[in-house]
Amino acid sequence: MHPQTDPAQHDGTAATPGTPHIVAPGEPIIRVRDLVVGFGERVVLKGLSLDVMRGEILGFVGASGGGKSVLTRTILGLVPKRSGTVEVFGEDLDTLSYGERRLLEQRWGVLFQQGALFSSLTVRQNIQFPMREYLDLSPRLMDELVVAKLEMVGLPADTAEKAPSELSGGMIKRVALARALSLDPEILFLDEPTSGLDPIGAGEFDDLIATLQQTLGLTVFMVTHDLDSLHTVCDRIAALAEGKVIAVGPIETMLASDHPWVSAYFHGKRARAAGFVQDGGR
Ligand SMILES: Nc1ncnc2c1ncn2[C@@H]1O[C@H](COP(=O)(O)OP(=O)(O)OP(=O)(O)O)[C@@H](O)[C@H]1O
Repeated sequence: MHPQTDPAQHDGTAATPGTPHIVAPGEPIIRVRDLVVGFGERVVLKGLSLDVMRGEILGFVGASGGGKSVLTRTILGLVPKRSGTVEVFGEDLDTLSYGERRLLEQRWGVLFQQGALFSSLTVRQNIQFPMREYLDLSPRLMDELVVAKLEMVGLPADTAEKAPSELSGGMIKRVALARALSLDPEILFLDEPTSGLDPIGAGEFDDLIATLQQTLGLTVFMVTHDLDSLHTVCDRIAALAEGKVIAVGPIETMLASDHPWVSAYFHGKRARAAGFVQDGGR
């Protein structure tokens, strides 16, 4: 049984070291409160709060340079915060020991915006990288897992022997996704996964994410500028402006929002071109 679904452990008690902490049903799997993050004089996140619920695909939008990647990196513990709290799986990363932290890291997968693969490694070595980092598996099992991960992302098994330089942009994204799935994560963090793909490739990638989310029961936190992705795969959307989440909810909430940035984004020219809203509507 998947650890998250074990009802016997939904007792609210703290997890013992080495035991995955279980988030009770209905509680957020990621919980951010009053988060302040800055660099020198520049404060990027100014008291941001956000919940991501288990099993949802949450799309995170906001102006370029607004702090979407900074939030992702702060949740992952890669950027220090000035104040506020971040809990993932009910655990505050700041309070964990090194060992507990490494156990937690195995429960999420990340596809960074510059989600580049290691160019000097083959596809196989890229996908096995997290396995080597965190697990102690036999080479044969790791090879079998590579084939399974490639199949999950719609790539043939012989892709494993290729170098990243031999792949198209869409294939690179898929291999990066396979690497993010390497440890069977519960949460996927995707930072602009469809950027750089043509509309058909982006649509196929969206479909893939939706399928994986459904079949694997993943929770997906996805930073995106892609209106089609927001429309087709996201259960909820959170919008960032002035360092805070200023609107959160399904697409209807965004379309009804009076916030100037949200309104401009979801009713602007690109939104109309994407068939999101009718010309003349609002
Ligand atoms: N390590 C850092 N040191 C200093 N400033 C940083 C650092 N990381 C991010 N920033 C700044 O924080 C701000 C937010 O950056 P971030 O990359 O989160 O924006 P974003 O919303 O993801 O933008 P985009 O949509 O263009 O990717 C930017 O002004 C950026 O220059």
